Amino acid sequence: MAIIQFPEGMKWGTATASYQIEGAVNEGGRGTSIWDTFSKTPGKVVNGDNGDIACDSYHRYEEDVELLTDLGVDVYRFSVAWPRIFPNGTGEVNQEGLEYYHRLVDKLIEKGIEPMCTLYHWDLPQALEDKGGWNNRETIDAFVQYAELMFNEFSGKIKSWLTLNEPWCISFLSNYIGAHAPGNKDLQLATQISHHLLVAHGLTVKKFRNLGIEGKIGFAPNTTWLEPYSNRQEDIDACNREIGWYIEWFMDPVFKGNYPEFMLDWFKKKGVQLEIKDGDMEAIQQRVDFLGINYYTGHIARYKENSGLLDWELVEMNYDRTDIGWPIFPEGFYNVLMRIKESYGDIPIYITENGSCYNDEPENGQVKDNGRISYLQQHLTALSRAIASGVNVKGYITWSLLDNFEWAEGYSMRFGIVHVNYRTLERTKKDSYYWFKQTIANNWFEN
Ligand SMILES: N=NNCCOCCOc1ccc(-c2cn(C[C@@H]3NC[C@@H](O)[C@H]3O)nn2)cc1
Repeated sequence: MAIIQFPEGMKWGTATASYQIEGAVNEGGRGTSIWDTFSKTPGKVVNGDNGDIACDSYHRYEEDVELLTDLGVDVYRFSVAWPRIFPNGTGEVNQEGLEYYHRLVDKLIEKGIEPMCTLYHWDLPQALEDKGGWNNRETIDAFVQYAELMFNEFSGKIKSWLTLNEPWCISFLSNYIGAHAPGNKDLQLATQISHHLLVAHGLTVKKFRNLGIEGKIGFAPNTTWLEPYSNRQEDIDACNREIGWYIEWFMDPVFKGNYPEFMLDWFKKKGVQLEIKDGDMEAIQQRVDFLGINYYTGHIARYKENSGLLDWELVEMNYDRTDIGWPIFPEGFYNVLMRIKESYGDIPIYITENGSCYNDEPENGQVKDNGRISYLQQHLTALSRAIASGVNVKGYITWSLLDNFEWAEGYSMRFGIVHVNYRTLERTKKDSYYWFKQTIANNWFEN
């Protein structure tokens, strides 16, 4: 057995997102989002699930904050539903929407919990999608306007901001692979959207600075790791293309002011013609105060000509998998963090999402989710290795506080440390909740 100790001052937290937990989609003046539309499109979401009720956190936020308080977290990462603030994306502001988030934030502050606000966690106002969504540069301006209103409204209350959650999912998963809203399958469109997202991020950071808002701002790319099956250069290059699609494609423009040439060349080979307007790259390269990193899983892979977008194939290594089928691959977490340190230096990092899917149900009021505890132990051990190797980690935020609407998987996949009965909306603390609570209290755990 080993004691895994974390640095003094390490911040601990949990994360959620508006469309996944709030429900109340037709209450409080909220406008329609692309996920309302997508989830009600037949065949898009398992069991035809949608976020109409979800965890009903719009009404039960005080109960959720009690769970956070008992857990002893330092920070709670939540997202704001843009359609609650601007029901049509721009124009008239919905005061009821602002009031809901004031209630939530005030309750967090009352309990001594730091609110970390994600401005965009995928619920784009449908009215903007109807005008081209993120492919329309006007959406960039609309996002900056929305962010400016939030900065001014919550200045002094919210001091940790994230512009975008997982821009790879917003652009490529949602507009090339097509698995998420709005469900396009067009590489040119997706790549251009990824650029507009980065411009929106940069202009929002610039607005944050110009307003002189107290606090820190960053963004939260999602990452993955592919370990080459062999030391053949073709295998190494293939794995670096997939890793680069998540990491360098989004982080090089922010930290270096340019897209990675090897990815640009690859996309050009695939017929992509990226339109970059004068000033875009300068806008993107605004200094961020911290980098959010989301990590779930990785794989072993090797080169395979004309296979998928990036010419690689998985090699089955029979790793244990979580209930959503993702390999348990903690070494990938360490490798991602080391890749980021080597590429971008000592930028302060918050792990803004790391967690696992286990669908254990309550038995006599207890949820024995040993798989999730083991996943947390393995990945927190990998995190401690990265910290020992000099990665500037400031905090760890697990996904998620609650079981919730897991996008295209609907309610079939559970990531929470708290179980939610979707019929009664009853919350039940899982064994992982109690394990995480003890780890937070100790700032260490025993492996
Ligand atoms: N790369 N090629 N893929 C080929 C085919 O993929 C099809 C499906 O792909 C993916 C990839 C990634 C995800 C995903 C989900 N979460 C969990 C959420 N994170 C934000 C928060 O809201 C959590 O709910 N993180 N990532 C889902 C599906």
